[in-house]
Formats: sequence, C-alpha cells, structure tokens
Amino acid sequence: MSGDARKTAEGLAHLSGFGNEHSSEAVAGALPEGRNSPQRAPLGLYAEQLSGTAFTEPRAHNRRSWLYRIRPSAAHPAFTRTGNGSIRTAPFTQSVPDPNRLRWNPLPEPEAGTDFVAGLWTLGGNGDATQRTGMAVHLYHATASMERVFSDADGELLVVPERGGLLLRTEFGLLHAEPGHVALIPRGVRFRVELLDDDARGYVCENYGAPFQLPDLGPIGANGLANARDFLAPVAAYEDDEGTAGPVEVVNKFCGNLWTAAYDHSPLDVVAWHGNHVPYVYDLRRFNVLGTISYDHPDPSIFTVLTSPSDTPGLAGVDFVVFAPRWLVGEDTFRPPYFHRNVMSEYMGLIEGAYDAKAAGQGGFVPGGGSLHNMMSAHGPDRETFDRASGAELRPQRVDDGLAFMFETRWPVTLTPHAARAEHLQPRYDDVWQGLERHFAPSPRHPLH
Ligand SMILES: O=C(O)Cc1cc(O)ccc1O
Ligand SMILES: [Fe+2]
Repeated sequence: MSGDARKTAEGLAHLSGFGNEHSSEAVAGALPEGRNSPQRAPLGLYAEQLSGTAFTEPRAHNRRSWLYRIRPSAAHPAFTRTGNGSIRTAPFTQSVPDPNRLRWNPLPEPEAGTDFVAGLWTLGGNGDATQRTGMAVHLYHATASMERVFSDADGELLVVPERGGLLLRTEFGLLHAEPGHVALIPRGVRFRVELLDDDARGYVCENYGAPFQLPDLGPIGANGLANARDFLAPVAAYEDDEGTAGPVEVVNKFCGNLWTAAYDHSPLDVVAWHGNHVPYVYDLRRFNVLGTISYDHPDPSIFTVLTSPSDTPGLAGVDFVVFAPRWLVGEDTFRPPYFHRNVMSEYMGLIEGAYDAKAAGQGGFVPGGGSLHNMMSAHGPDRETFDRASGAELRPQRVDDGLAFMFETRWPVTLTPHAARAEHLQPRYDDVWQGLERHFAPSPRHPLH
C-alpha cells in the first residue's frame, strides 16, 4: 500500500525466458562457479537444492534450483497445526459433484487486516494432493500485506490478479503482478504477498500435478501463443533479518493443512541462485492470439497459455487459457463460443470487462466472479448473445472489451461445502439459456420432408 512498495515494484529487474537455466546473485561472487556444492560455498553461504521434479525425470521436464542462502532451510523449529481458514484441499469429498451450470458473484468483502493467505477461499477442485494429481480453484480477497511467509508443498500456485497490484517477495527475489498479469509460485517456494493498492482480489489455480509448461505448437510453428521470452523471473534479492524485530512466522501448506513455525530469521535469505524451478510473471496482453482467418470458431485450446500435462499425451491435468483482445473475421460463422458439452471441466473467471459468450451487465458474468461448467454440462452463448450473433453483420470485429480466462481440467470440479452454499452463488444461472426459441422450419422442398 505504500508508495515506496509501488516504486520498488515498478523498477524491478528481471530475467527473461520460460524454463531457462537462469542464474542470479545479489552480491557479486555469491554464486559458485563450475560446481553446485563446493566444499565451502562463497561468502559463507549455505548451498541447498530445491527439487520440483524427481531427480530422475527426463531432462526436458526436470525442474530444480540451487539456492545459496544465509541459513539452510533445515534450520527451523517444529511446525504445529494452525487453522486452515477457508482453504481446502483435494480429495474433495464433502459435496456431491454437481452437473449443474453454476456461477458466482465476487467474494464478499473481507475484514480489515485480511492478508493473502487468510483471504484465500477454495471453490473446489479434483484429484488428490497427496498423489500429486489434480487441481484446486481458489479465489482471494485481501486487505493487508502479509507479514508472515507462506509456502505450498501441495502444488504450484498460478495467481491471477483481478483487482490490485501485488509485490511478491520470494526466495528468488521480487516480482510485480498487476491485474492482467499472472504470477506463478513453484511448489515449495516461500513467499510473501504485499499489496500495492488498498485491496487485492483474484483467482488462484493450485496445480498439484506436473508443473505448468508451454504448450507444444505443432503446425503453428516456432512462434506464437505465449512467447517464452515474455516470462519474467526475478533477480536475486534477500532479507538479512535475524529476527531482531521478533520471530518470523512461516506457514507451510502440507497435504491440505496449514502448519506454522516461528523462525528466528527470515527464510527469504537467498543471496544467489541458479536453476529452472523459479517463480515468474507473465503479462497476458503479450499473448499472441491466433484464430481463424477463414471460417468456424476454433476450439479454445488455441488460447492455451500454460498446460500441466498428464501421462496421456494431449490430455492436460489442467490448462490455463486466456481470452485476450483479438479480431474476429470468420466468414459465414457464428463467432462467439459455440454451444457445447465437454469431457473436460471448465472454470472461468473474468479479469476485466465482459466475455463474448455472455451479455455484459450487472448480475451476470462479472469481473471477480466465476462460472463452473463441469464435465458434459451443456453450455455456450446465452440467449441474448445467440440472438445478437446470429443476426450480426459479419464485418471484421475487434473484441477488446474484456479479459477472461479458463482453468480447464481433466476431472470434474467438486465444490467445497462453502462454495456450494455461498450467498454469492447466483440462484438462477440456468435462466440465461431460457427463451432460446425454436426456429426449426422443415423445408417442404427438403428430400426428407
Ligand atoms: O465455455 C466457454 O465459454 C469456453 C469456451 C470458449 C470457446 O471459444 C469455445 C469453447 C469453450 O468451452
Ligand atoms: Fe465451454
């Protein structure tokens, strides 16, 4: 919230490139040369490896970083259980999976003093965090910067801000994320979220499965969609805090529960690092949107920013998909999203403006709200959108009044009881498809009639 924090955020240096073997040192000479674990690490630092994949996973998927820190992470007291707040974790077994189309308004206002972790509210998810499969959908609404430090052993966190800028102080350095950007915190990486505005609101995909990667491009070629160089990792920055202002609370999410410990130093004490298990930010407006230049509405997989693959080729545990500003030029084409039923389950959120399958306006699909179209549930344009698009003159049309996204996952999303009963769950979402009139008029000249 302070002007200083915003100035810090806006002046940050970055390392560019997705999946790169980056290296960074906040103090010259802190990074060992030619080896990871010298007998004595430079400058009296401790060397430590953080593995995001098994040691033996194929090189193309292997994620690990080496950290050179003031204290080893091992130097900490015991963790004890603390309250989980509104955070829940897979397996989600407390509700019956719901085939209905569901839509929520934004979260209600939190109390003053709610930090990012306290402001997390789990909508639902699938899989099993202990098996490292599946995902959870969370929303957050925070009114205060974190003083504590958080890490998630259960998965990586894809943060999608919708309101309010964030300064993420991570073990690897500082990242700045505004609405329209996404930030990714890898599994196990410790961080603190500071607010750059009065409050902050958004969405989080917690991915228990394989780390997000860029989708293959196939016949698209060597460029396009999210370009690797637009993913920005931090440069090393460290806190040298020996607990003089009191202990540092560190909260660890582990197999669905929050655990806390009072450290006598800040664990954000990494002076240098190298590797590819790193946090990053990406500006969704950099997405190179591809689509038809002839006819028909392509499947939204063409808008995939990041994908978490499963063991079955082409079948993602979860895809992160963005509906960014673009031109629609399809000839003789119903241009908005088509009516469909999908074996994958679709959670959609809105960062800004409106979405082209749903009429704009209060009480509908609004920024900060979300919709869930579970496996095989029938959905698509609402009546107003259908009527408008079926009669529209098909001039080239720029769609630039919104920024929506989708977490598309291979398994149905089961709700938490608090999401299923939420006051901000819209009661009559089905009605948007009411009044889609019958237009069928068998032609008397048609051979079958
Ligand atoms: O349901 C939605 O709005 C998401 C979506 C968009 C699209 O362009 C095609 C299919 C699809 O599921
Ligand atoms: Fe859909």
